[in-house]
Amino acid sequence: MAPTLSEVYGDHPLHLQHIIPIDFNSFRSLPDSHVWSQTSDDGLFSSSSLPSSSLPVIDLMDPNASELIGQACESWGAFQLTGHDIPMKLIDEVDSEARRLFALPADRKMKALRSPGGAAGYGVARISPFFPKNMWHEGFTIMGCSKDHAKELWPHDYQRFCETMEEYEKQMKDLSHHLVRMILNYLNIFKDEQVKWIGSTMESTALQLNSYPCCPEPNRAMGLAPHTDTSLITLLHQTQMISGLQIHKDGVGWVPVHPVSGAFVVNVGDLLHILSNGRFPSVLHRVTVNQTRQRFSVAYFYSPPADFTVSPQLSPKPLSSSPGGGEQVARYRSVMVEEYSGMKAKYYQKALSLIKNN
Ligand SMILES: C=C1C[C@]23C[C@H]1CC[C@H]2[C@@]12CCC[C@@](C)(C(=O)O1)[C@H]2[C@@H]3C(=O)O
Ligand SMILES: O=C(O)CCC(=O)C(=O)O
Ligand SMILES: [Fe+2]
Repeated sequence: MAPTLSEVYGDHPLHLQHIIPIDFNSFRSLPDSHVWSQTSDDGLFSSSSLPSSSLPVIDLMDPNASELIGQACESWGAFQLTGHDIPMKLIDEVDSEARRLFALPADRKMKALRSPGGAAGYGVARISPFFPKNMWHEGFTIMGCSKDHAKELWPHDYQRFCETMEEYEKQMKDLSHHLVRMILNYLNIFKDEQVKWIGSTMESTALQLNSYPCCPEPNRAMGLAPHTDTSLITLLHQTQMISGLQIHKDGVGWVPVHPVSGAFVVNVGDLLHILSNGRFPSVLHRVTVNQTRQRFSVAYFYSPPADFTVSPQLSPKPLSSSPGGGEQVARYRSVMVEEYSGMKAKYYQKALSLIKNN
């Protein structure tokens, strides 16, 4: 049986200092461990103000949706998706369960702490060991069933949480299938053996609840440090219309992604970047925090099964009309999902360069 992704993370155990968040409520000023810049006005978070630079919003019902999605993946590595049929009621329930979780006292949340070799549970972001400073962020990762952790949080009332998250993951999976089919079609990948994993039930998925508490000095703190997702695609919901997410666009800089009601931010992850032979950028993104409003987000990571080998898709003939496309030489070697995830856990942003062909 193929290993699951959570087992992959077990090969890279972390120290507790890289798992346990601080008790954010107990700080009136920013502790030095969380200071990312020395002055409050040096533009740590300055973002592009060009009016033309905003992430495309695409309606899934648009007859041209496939083409628009492919183009957005190519030029931005991301887009906002509306017109999907995920019920708003379900999204609101997930949001309120996430709030219920993060509102628990710090000692209660600690009962669901991620184990050093585990991937699921409460803790700081997995990427924390790769940065010299800590992030103003706490997360709860769900891989498979969340029952054991939820029972620790709410011994007599965990079912509501588990059922809501399960239903949401089911719906996210269906939507991911739909999007991935459109995207692979755009890349001319439709040979049976290349797409047989879609809907195979062995896909690697994870749900990440993010909380960014109110921060005493938001200009000197970092919500989530710049990173790319390991996934094929990520479907992110920013709840309560609070901004914070920024994505990096070459030649433009950091672009804020203001929440659109009911929309998902869909972004290309490393695995799709590799599969597209670099044609789709794996978009670098980060999160800022604010002083008065705690922000929450919910990210669903979708990847092929752990034992699936991702091979860069070469174009059959040069496409002179598309600048990023048409490459006939593989920029990366083929890599198994499991192997790449392990490399990312160990080497973080260097992982991509390690599989680059010269
Ligand atoms: C399935 C995944 C994807 C993970 C690791 C594992 C569980 C949690 C995910 C995140 C969520 C927060 C950003 C990130 C960068 C992190 O630190 O943890 C993500 C990471 C990745 O995309 O690599
Ligand atoms: O909170 C956000 O807007 C982004 C979260 C994110 O990038 C992640 O969970 O990978
Ligand atoms: Fe992310």
